[in-house]
Amino acid sequence: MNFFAFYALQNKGKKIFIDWEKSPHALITGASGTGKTFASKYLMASLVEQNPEIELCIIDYKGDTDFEPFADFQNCYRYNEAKDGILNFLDRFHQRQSGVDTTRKPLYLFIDEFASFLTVLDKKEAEDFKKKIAELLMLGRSFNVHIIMALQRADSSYFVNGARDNFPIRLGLGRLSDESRRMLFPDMEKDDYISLKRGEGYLQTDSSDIVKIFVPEYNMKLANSLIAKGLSKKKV
Ligand SMILES: Nc1ncnc2c1ncn2[C@@H]1O[C@H](COP(=O)(O)OP(=O)(O)OP(=O)(O)O)[C@@H](O)[C@H]1O
Repeated sequence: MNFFAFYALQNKGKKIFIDWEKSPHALITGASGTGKTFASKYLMASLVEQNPEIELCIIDYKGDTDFEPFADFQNCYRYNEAKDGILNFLDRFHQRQSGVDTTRKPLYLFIDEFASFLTVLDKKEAEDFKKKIAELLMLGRSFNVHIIMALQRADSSYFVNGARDNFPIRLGLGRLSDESRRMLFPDMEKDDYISLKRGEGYLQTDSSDIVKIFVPEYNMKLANSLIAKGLSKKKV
């Protein structure tokens, strides 16, 4: 389960691999325009390229143009479909947990800007969805169920019961505010932080050292076709 993810900014662009069995979930943060969507699509496409078995599910509450090419796919949930998307994915997880589904092909749930999804829910419903995400974060690993989440700010209020700490993979892109740096990398000294450009970021997986990485420019058409393959079925 060791898959290539990004390139190191130093060490001549050395390839950085992620072991998704050890580190099952990823949090990608950065201010607007720092390249979260670009990095997330790169990550999803390269995962499918390296393991065609992977099944993706995309929750795009904002309905960004970046995910428009996938609007016809069953596993892509946009705007007001977002709730159903999370519920359906959770159901897939429960089927594995209860033994109804004994398969273990990798399932990846990508949620773009979970915060904006939460803002449209009333308080009770928002808490309920936070709990559902916490369940996936805490129990997904043994069932080969993963979450990749993109968020402008990794605020703990978007999560319940410290669930944010269940993202062993943390990527902070571009120029991070002091607050974001502390939220993502609590052990990093302020003096060790230098601000990076769009498409560049600090990556930490599990408790390993923090490395500076970059997301290369890539062929979006090819990436979209790989992501489409991961989404598997078109709507009928
Ligand atoms: N590594 C990169 N190489 C080249 N272009 C990039 C890279 N990262 C981002 N871009 C470009 O920068 C722009 C902003 O990127 P993106 O939409 O991914 O940012 P974002 O952080 O998701 O922004 P928002 O929070 O506003 O949605 C896009 O036009 C994207 O194509």
